[in-house]
Amino acid sequence: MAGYNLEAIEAAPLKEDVDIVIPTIRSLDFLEQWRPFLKHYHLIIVQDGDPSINIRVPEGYDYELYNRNDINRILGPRANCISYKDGGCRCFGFMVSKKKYIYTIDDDCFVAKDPSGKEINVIAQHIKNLETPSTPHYFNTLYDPFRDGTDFVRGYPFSLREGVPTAISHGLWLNIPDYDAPTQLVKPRERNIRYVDAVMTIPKGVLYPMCGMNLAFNRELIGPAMYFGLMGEGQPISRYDDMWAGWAAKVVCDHLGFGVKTGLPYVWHSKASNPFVNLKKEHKGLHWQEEMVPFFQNLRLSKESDTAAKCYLELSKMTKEKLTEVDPYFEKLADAMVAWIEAWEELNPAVDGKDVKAK
Ligand SMILES: O=c1ccn([C@@H]2O[C@H](COP(=O)(O)OP(=O)(O)O[C@H]3O[C@@H](CO)[C@H](O)[C@H]3O)[C@@H](O)[C@H]2O)c(=O)[nH]1
Ligand SMILES: [Mn+2]
Repeated sequence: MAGYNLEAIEAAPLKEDVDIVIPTIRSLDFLEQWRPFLKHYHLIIVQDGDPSINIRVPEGYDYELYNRNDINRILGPRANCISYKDGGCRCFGFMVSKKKYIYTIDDDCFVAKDPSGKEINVIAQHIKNLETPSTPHYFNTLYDPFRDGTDFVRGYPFSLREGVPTAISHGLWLNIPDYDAPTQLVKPRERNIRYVDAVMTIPKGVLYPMCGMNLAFNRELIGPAMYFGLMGEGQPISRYDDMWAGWAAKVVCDHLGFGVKTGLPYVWHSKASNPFVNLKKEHKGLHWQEEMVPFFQNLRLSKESDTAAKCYLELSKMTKEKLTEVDPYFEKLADAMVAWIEAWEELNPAVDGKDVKAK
């Protein structure tokens, strides 16, 4: 175990409360390297592409694996809301989980090291982010005041120091950054080597590009809004799955009084997907994001929408009303958003306190 962070590994925080969701169209060999950190947790693997292919799960892991046939069987006609041939299929795993927290990771991500050379325990850091409050109403210039060795700075109103519950923890990536195809094309050799030791709350009213590569969230607070859209085969757009989920989930968090943190932990992203293929998949999204972002920036949810599921249904109506003029695709997406919520509610019948209401 030389080189491993034994203390953190032994901790395996909240192992009964966390599911790890992995979408894959490749192989799960990357899990070999993660074993010391992830072996204590339950995996939900969403196998994309040809369901007749048998994928090998490295030994020692406790897991459930779903392919397209399983998704069709479990969701019936609503299965159409789950993307095919796009990493967005991962949200099926969010729906079938019964745990409080989800950590989702791509199959080309590996354990990263901090500047001291210590291997980073991603789950421990995400759980720390999620279990401590966020501060979306006023920025703390020393970043997350709930980290060890820091606090609220002078001039921070005491009335705001309680913060709000954290719903989303967005981790980052060393090595291959999460660039769009045009940026990948002009900077093919760019690597992220900068480890920034900071976690911060994204302010209320500010949107961000959420990446699904290294992401954790509290599914009791925000699960129904973590829909990764309708992308991939048969759709005019791909690779905006996490963006759509991130914009929607952020406006829902802002409305319900939950927070979103970004920064730590890092993973090591090893494989650049092909920028020419990505350009083909993304090009409509590159245009549409100029309309989608203002749409999310300007919408106001009603006070009747006091749970993530209700907010999401209201959002589906707004999507149909406002974005269909951009492209008829958005009508299909809006219907898929409704199907997603119906399927979520069927698989996750509301019990008191589960469908968390706004404060
Ligand atoms: O058709 C597919 C394609 C991919 N997957 C699985 O999804 C993740 C991410 O795929 P990939 O590594 O190819 O994507 P990147 O360009 O590196 O990553 C970013 O693009 C996002 C948009 O989808 C993604 O979330 C980002 O992290 C891997 O596990 C693939 O196996 C798939 O299931 N189906
Ligand atoms: Mn990748």
